[in-house]
Amino acid sequence: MTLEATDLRKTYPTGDEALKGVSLSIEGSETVAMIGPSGAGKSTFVRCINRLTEPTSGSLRLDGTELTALDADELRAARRDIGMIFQEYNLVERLTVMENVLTGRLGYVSAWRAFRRDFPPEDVERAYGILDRVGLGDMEDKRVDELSGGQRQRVGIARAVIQQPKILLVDEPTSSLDPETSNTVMDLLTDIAAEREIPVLINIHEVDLALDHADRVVGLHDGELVFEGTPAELDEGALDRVYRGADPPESDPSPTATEGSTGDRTLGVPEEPERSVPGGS
Ligand SMILES: Nc1ncnc2c1ncn2[C@@H]1O[C@H](COP(=O)(O)OP(=O)(O)OP(=O)(O)O)[C@@H](O)[C@H]1O
Repeated sequence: MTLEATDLRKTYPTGDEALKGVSLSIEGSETVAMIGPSGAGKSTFVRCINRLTEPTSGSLRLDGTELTALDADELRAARRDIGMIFQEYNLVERLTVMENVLTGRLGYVSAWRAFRRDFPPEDVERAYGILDRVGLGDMEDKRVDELSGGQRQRVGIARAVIQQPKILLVDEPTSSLDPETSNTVMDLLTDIAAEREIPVLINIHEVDLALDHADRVVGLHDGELVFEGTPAELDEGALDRVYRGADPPESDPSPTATEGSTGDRTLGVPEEPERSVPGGS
């Protein structure tokens, strides 16, 4: 499986240039963490892939299929191949864990069956297996509004996995979770990518989590890809490019020249504050 973005651009009707020609390829069963300050374009990039946001120009190919050229029916079919996991889980609160997971199969059943939430027995079997895999084996009948944040995110992961996607897109999966639960959720995502041999692209604010869990890190700044490499290659200079959009001054040894460059910023604490992800294009 390969996802290939070429010169992807998105300008919102407001004039905001969220993506300024991003080219990026993701393949195999690698976990790619996308980092960058608030407003860098991370969510826009992920949302363009399943066309929740329409790209302005450029190409997005999933296993050779040009996603930007699909009509509505083709897009519905292609979206089965793209599993999406959201920051705020996007679950139906009053439904049970099992019912939420089965909504991941809606793209595969007829409209009538979908309306009646009448899923084939093999889908239910599959759901039990996946719930076991994500550690919610005995929770299928619980209502989602009775679950903790970590448990909800596991339901979100199960719902994406039951789609049998070719790629997993994950938007800020840990922002509402404590550090320990965040680590567990990241482990689960990378394990699932390996087991299913699919790549996973994770937008993530916490640089430490990206360093600990990703095979590859890509950094966006102001709509441009300014870093691509292994976690080991993400040094102070690279972090400066990602979070400040500038290389640190190298030649001038005077103390003032480096002031405000890297400062005493610690990994995992981007300088921009969190803000909520806008709802649409
Ligand atoms: N629906 C929208 N309408 C207009 N502008 C938008 C919209 N969504 C995002 N933007 C703008 O596009 C740019 C990129 O936003 P995006 O949400 O993709 O960044 P991000 O890196 O995901 O940020 P965050 O980490 O805070 O979620 C920002 O300037 C933002 O204000």
